[in-house]
Amino acid sequence: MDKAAKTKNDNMRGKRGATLWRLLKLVNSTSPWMLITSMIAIVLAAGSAVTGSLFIERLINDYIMPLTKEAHPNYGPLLTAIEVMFGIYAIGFISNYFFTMLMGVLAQKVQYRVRNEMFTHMETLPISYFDQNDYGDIMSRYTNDIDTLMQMISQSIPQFMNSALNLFFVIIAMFSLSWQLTIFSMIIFALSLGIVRFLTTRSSHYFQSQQRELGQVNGYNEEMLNGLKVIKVFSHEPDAKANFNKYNEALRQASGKANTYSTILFPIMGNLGNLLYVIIAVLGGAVAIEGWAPLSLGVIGAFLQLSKQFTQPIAQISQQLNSIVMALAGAKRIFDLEDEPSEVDSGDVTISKNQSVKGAWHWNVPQKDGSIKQVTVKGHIVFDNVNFSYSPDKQILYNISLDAKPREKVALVGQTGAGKTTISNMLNRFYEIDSGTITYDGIPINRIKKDDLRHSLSIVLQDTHMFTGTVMDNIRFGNPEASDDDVYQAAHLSHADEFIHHLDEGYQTVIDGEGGDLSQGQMQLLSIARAMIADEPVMILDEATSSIDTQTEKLVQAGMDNLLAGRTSFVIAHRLSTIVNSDLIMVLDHGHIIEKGNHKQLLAQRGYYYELYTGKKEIE
Ligand SMILES: Nc1ncnc2c1ncn2[C@@H]1O[C@H](COP(=O)(O)OP(=O)(O)OP(=O)(O)O)[C@@H](O)[C@H]1O
Repeated sequence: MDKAAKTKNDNMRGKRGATLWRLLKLVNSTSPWMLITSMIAIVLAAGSAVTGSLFIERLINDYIMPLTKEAHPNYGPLLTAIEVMFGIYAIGFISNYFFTMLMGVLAQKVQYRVRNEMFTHMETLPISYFDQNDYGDIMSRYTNDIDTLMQMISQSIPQFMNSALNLFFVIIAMFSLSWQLTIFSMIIFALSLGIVRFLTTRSSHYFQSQQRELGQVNGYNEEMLNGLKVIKVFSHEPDAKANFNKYNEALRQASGKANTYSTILFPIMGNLGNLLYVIIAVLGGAVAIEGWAPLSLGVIGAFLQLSKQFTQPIAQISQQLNSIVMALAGAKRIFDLEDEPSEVDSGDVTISKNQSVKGAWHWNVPQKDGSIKQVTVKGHIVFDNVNFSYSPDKQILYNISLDAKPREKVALVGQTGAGKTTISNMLNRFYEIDSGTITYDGIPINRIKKDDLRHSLSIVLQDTHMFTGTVMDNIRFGNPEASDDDVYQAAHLSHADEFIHHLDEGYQTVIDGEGGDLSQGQMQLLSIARAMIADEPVMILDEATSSIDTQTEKLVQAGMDNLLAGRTSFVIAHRLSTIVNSDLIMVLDHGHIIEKGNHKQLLAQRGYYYELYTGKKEIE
């Protein structure tokens, strides 16, 4: 192995060690008593298995052998000894049951905790994290990674510890019986392990080439099937067949070799323990008979039992180690998510609302002398020379300046990808601007606590997401404090109540996360009602592009007009018909504001907006 590869391997091992350590701390802090009790049970289980085997020596030498020499054997002491042995194995059985059960419960507790922690932390992550990591990958941390973690805690780790302790105790016990036989057994075992390793390497080499050749055959087959017509047209069948035979022959040879090794390997692996057993029995017997070493029948009996216990844990340890390594990779992905830095928020200005008065919002601005000044929220938003890029290599917004006065309707117009949604992302601080300033009632928005800032902005998105629950719940989502009457009023103003009354159970109709049987237009009406009930001073409206019937469209439009009345609003327009009455229309092109003014002024300019409006240019 070269130096770089070795360093990489060492690093990986170091990281795995750190992950394992962190995981153990997590398990321990979840329930220390369960962990400690399980550890004690694991030691007891391993200890009693070995003690049971060691007891065979005394059973034979002290209880059975003397009986063979007596004319009238007294079986009493033997029965007592058997009871003791039974007791030892019973302790082993109970301990085994305990640690398996306790670790299973503990793993479930850890799983519950990790899921909660991950979700809670995920909620604090900036939107940019979700741009860089795809949903499938994040989801698999909640499913696959947590499952393997659970399996590792409930099975792999306790079994690994049990096997390792077993091995340790067995070796000590074997040495205590006969060091000569122990060393001999180890040599035989090491030799057979060497053979197995050799065969495994060879066989995995041939299995890999079998897979490779199989891939070639399948790939060739697929290519030929796709190009069947061309092959026939050019009469290339004989060539195709000859090539196929070549690949097929290579596959046959590789499979043959892989098969040869595997047929040798599996019986050897399966019978390694038996082999050692037979060799020890023959050799032990020979030593005892010839008197080369003081070996009693009891020692040979116990030793034989231990030799079986010796090979088993070794196979298990390597198996458990494999699953632990795999699960640690999953645990690392979970910890990586938990270690992602949360969105920073240094804002000190908060917002509050007088619930009993509609639209009565105010800022709480801390003053230098420590007092809090309350300022009424007006909804005056100013962008001054704002520049922004999602990634450093591609600027999206250039010198954006705009002044949205309280209660004005500002429309953002431009072709797809011009940067309209990005402007709204700046306002609610999903992303931080590169330079320039954005103020809200004269307060720089980075002084406002993010939650409060977002609380003061109502967003009606193109994507009208509903949550599983009743229609009532879905509207109330905009303001959990709202009374039923508030919900009815919001539904009435947004014109949603007409269709709600026609639903089987009215406001109590349950809809699922996808919106159930509701049409696109109905979902839009519900999301307008939701925004209405939130009663926030500033609205951002990402206008729907989906086609809805003209009747519903009129309702949606009327609902929107009611919603926007009396609030500052930003409308991301996809159809110009809906924004001609705006106070200010900003025309964007590739992140630049190229024109601004009201509808009349822009038409008079006869520029880009004029071309869009008159249909000389397409909006999308
Ligand atoms: N999360 C993101 N990460 C990187 N680039 C993005 C991201 N979101 C948008 N962009 C890019 O920023 C540019 C502006 O996108 P934006 O969504 O603001 O346009 P838009 O005018 O709202 O378009 P549309 O009318 O299609 O909604 C596009 O080039 C887009 O590819």
